[in-house]
Amino acid sequence: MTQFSETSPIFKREEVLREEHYPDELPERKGEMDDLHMSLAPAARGVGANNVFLHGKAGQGKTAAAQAKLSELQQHAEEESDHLNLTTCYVSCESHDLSTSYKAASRIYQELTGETRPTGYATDVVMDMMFEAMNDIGGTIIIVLDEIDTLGDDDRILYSLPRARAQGYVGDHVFPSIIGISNDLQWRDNLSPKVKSSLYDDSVLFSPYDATQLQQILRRRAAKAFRDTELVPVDGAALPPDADGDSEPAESSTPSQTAPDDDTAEEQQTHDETPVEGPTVSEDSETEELTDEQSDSPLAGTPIQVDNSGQEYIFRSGILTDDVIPLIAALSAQDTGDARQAIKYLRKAGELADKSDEPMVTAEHAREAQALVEREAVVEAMREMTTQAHLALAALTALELSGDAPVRAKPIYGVYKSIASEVDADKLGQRRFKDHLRELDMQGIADGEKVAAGSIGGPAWQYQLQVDTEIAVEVLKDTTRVANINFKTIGDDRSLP
Ligand SMILES: Nc1ncnc2c1ncn2[C@@H]1O[C@H](COP(=O)(O)OP(=O)(O)OP(=O)(O)O)[C@@H](O)[C@H]1O
Repeated sequence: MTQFSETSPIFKREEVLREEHYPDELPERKGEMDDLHMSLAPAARGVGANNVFLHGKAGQGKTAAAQAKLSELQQHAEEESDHLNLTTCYVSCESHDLSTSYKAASRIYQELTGETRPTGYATDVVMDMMFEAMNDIGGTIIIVLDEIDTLGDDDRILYSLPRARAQGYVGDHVFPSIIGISNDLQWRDNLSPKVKSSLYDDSVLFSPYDATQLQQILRRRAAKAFRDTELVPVDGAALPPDADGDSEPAESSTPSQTAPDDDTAEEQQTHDETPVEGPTVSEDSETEELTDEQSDSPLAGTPIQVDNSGQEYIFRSGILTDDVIPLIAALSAQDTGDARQAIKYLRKAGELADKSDEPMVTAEHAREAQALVEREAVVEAMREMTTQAHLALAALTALELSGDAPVRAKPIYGVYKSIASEVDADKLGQRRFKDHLRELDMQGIADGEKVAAGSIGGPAWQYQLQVDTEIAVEVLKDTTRVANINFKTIGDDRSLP
């Protein structure tokens, strides 16, 4: 008998909390979706879509909006139009090391033809192969280039693709266009004028979600993901007096303290798959039926929307305590308003409750989840740092281990130089080294504090690690350059001024 189980008392469909789950409806992005619609609408009229640039910070639904609008256009092409011949192709410029026009063009070729990615050719040849593939396919071809800024200065593909018809790279029967997606506004501003003018017919800004929007997003997800959790149509239910748009959850919700048994679990899974008459209550157009017992349950919270139909729903859960979603939404809104991050907190909170065999997901789990996710992000950031940043981190870590932190930049620099000598790395000047310390501070790995300087005048900075020393050592031991350093000895050996 193993510890594994096919079901969880907490989750009904945890996959909807995973990053790869993209919803069909994004009511919080109605304005942006309408703008995107305007850019793609010419395709339905047979003249090709406009090129469009979607920008905004991470996790704002840019990719989700592009995917949802393109699948709507695809549906129009298949079911309603007798002339729209549509091909769409999604390429993330960040993945697969696609940081050059060459690689992006070869990936587009691969996506369009189903052949293997061409390698070993000149860039011109691969571009020609890509355009030839477009000529073979014909019709409207919309290419989504996500994380487009990772192409950096290599703007060749961005210049050629939008001008393919004008330049005769493709025939008159082909209408190629690009949806470019980026988190980096500065990159767009730095593009050469010729690329800017050819690439961006239209642009759509996705501003950060606020706490209310994040609550709505989380409730739609939670209703799919967790057991004994649902969205109940406002019209079909008796609302408590406090369900009036106030964002405070109602006290009246008395979730059941017991997790569903296996029979209930099975029943819920079957009922998930059974479409019924009535309004859609899920974000991805599946339908759910409310049992009498569920409909009688007390309801709490602000009415929310699941699509743009205007129908409102009330969230009810016997698994999440009332404060979980408002707390996660507030935490994420205070940070960057990132929906991906908020959904991740919710998933982790559920996993923590599951792991400790607790019947409810509570605010405590949510806070613990946030700490865990943040820690993972910092570890990830530490792993991806440059060698010089690793050396700066190693120096500060050694001083933490010897009990000397918080410590001024100068002694850290001294330890850095001895580590750099030991691993035979270039030694930066003090000024550039300090840039790395500031970088560690900005990434939340170190904590820099301004302190009054001695007799020489002017304020000075002192630093200490903000992450656990053991975690820093663990990450540094995994980096080839400093893997064999004995931090303890380095910290002990040097004498501080
Ligand atoms: N309005 C929304 N409703 C439901 N889910 C959303 C919404 N906005 C974003 N999400 C979800 O949040 C996650 C991140 O969204 P998405 O990838 O579209 O963001 P992005 O702006 O493209 O971010 P990045 O630039 O970092 O790729 C996805 O899982 C997506 O399904």
